[in-house]
Amino acid sequence: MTTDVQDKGRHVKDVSAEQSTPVISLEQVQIRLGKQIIQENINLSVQSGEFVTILGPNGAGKSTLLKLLLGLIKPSAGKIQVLGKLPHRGNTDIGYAPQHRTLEADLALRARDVVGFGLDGHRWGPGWPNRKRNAIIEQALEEVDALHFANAPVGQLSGGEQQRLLIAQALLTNPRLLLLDEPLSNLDITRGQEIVALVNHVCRARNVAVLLVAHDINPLLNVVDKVIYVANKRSTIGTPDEVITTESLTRLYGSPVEVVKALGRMFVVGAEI
Ligand SMILES: Nc1ncnc2c1ncn2[C@@H]1O[C@H](COP(=O)(O)OP(=O)(O)OP(=O)(O)O)[C@@H](O)[C@H]1O
Repeated sequence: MTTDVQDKGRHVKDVSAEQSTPVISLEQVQIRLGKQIIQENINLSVQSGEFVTILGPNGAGKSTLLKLLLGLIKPSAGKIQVLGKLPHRGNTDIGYAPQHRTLEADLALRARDVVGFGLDGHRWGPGWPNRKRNAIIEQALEEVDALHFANAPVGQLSGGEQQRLLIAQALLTNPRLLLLDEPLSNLDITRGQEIVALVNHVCRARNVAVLLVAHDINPLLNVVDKVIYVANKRSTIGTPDEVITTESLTRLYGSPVEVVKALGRMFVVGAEI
């Protein structure tokens, strides 16, 4: 059973009794959309506090995998559990930041208002005491280092600043699983590294499991515990050293792929990534 406790002023969940239940467990899962099989034989397990990145070419099914965990689509075969239960819509144990395009420059909403949308429909949503609601929003803004631009019009913020707000929004319900869909896209190397460091800090400090969809392993190589690589309707999971190898990716793609290391970076050659 989960109980809520106060820890140094931060509202956290006592999850000690649940540590042994995987946050995510998929066995022989198949995903079919319309007549098309998107993924099959997905087998994976993710534990509390693990930082996992999902990689793979365009259209491989990375976002679809997140939608499956959110209960937005159902598997066509296999067993799936999120925190020991079947996935279901509106699960407040999951924080989700969808794929994001830069907001319109003339959007006049304040940054803190956008973060507050994360509470709508939840316990501290509209109709609940403003003081409690504001305190939760303030705490999330502080956690992502966004207090200094909290009152700025959101459309005028940089891509990295907007991304911080989406992460703050996803943290409001104190989730045990955080799903981030391409938070590094459109960011330069420095801003991307800042977001990776932020997500890594959130993951470790909160012991929340994180699934982060990305296109490049390099900014994540030294921080993630595991990689889920999706390609050719199939997927594989393991540490970066196990997954990002010529042998492993050639097996997954079913055609020759080479992992090249140069200038301290890794490149997958021979596959569209
Ligand atoms: N509702 C749907 N009906 C049928 N096919 C769909 C539907 N939604 C997505 N697809 C297909 O599922 C596949 C996987 O899409 P998905 O968005 O999950 O890929 P992705 O790996 O996240 O891609 P990207 O890196 O480009 O964002 C694509 O071929 C897409 O066209």
